[in-house]
Amino acid sequence: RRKTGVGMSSIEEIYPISRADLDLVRAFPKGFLWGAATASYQIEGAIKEDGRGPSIWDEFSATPGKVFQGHTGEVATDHYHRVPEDIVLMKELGLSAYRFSIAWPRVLPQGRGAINAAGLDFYERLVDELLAHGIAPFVTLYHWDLPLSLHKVGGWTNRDTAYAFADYADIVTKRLGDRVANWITLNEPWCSAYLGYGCGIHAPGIQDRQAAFVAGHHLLLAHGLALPRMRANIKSVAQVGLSLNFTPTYASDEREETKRDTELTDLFVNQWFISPIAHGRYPEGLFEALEVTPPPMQDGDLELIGAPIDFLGVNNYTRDVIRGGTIPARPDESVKVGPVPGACYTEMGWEIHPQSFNELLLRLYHEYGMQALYITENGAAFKDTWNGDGVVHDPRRIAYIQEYLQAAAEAVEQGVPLRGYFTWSLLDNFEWAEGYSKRFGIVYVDYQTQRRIIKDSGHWYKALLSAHRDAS
Ligand SMILES: OC[C@H]1NNC[C@@H](O)[C@@H]1O
Repeated sequence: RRKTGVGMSSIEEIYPISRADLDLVRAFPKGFLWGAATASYQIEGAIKEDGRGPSIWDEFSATPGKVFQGHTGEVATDHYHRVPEDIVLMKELGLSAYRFSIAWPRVLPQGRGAINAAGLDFYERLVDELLAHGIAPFVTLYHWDLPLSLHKVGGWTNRDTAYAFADYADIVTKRLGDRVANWITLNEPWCSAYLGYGCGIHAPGIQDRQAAFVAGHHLLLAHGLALPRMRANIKSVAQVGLSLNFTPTYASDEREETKRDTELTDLFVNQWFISPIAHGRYPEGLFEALEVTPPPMQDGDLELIGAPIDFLGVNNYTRDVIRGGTIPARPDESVKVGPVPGACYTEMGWEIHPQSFNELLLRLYHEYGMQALYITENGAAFKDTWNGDGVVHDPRRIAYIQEYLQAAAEAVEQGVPLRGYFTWSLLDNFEWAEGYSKRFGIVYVDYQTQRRIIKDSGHWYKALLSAHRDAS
């Protein structure tokens, strides 16, 4: 028995992993990065502090009816005031990397122009504290909190916003490029474009499919314009990529119309962004299938967008099974089948299906030629309860991560160049339109007191990471 900080722990608490877990971690190479991910608006709070300007999520979440029970990111997990303790928590978990996002409106309150020194200083302290604890920062520049002032002049439907983003990326990498070696331009531009401008369930809440494709193009352009600006400011060994979300689509039966519906949905859900990034062109048939006209482009846009990235961040949680026969008017109306007999689901209603994760990783490597992949988000929401003492039992989250890591391990054995895994999320946090009703953390947050309680999954993850270090 090894003494622990809080009196004697049971041996199970010190080694809560199985023989199968030990075999699992051996599949990942030495140097494989193990982390956890968060995003500024979901954890920071302090939305009016130290010169931060408003973002589209400040306005959207304050709009009645948009977010579960009117929850907002005003306080969130109060991370803005708790960085030192949260980094101690990351160290306690044994993370070798931490993925977080920088709030554009903290750095440039108006989106462009005057720099808010306090905002840059906050992120500089965060990065320095991570480095001091031997944790590699993975910095996302845009995780949805667009400065409101840019939205007032069209937001992502305005081509100028792409140029404003490149300027923002330049400013941040000028300040942190000497210390941060891992950069992500955008998180899930599909969500920013379609959920924000197409169906409107996310900020800025616009329901206009054509606008979604215009916004999508300007998000891709922002990524392309930022790449050379960032590379000029970061070290030669540093790497730049972006994180795309994928939901593999499967036909619910073998009928031709079902296969066709499934292919169209795949085009819309999975190929829209990776195709311009990997192949420098939009996927064939996408605009026709969605009944939109191609977004306005200028010569050179697609070359900028398709410029090489050093890695692809992969965000995956689930799959969709598509019902056929009701040929959808459009793939964004395709009918998803559920519940699938014998399947298990998370609190988000997402099917737990590790096999589709494995197949996705193989596809990204073979079909899109990605030479380096990081899982920048994977995790699950379950009904976690805390009884006021030091434990939160979340066996289903442990099982979920085990199964998805098993699928990732198989992909590594099949030759996929997977370099790291970030579970979503470090902390329970603001889950966008679901507010705080959905808990994804390996650490529980009691929002009444802001107390952090490491869940069983956090203790398990810590032991897994320790076993990987020992095995490497
Ligand atoms: O829904 C879980 C996560 N998905 N990707 C983007 C994150 O901001 C979400 O919290």
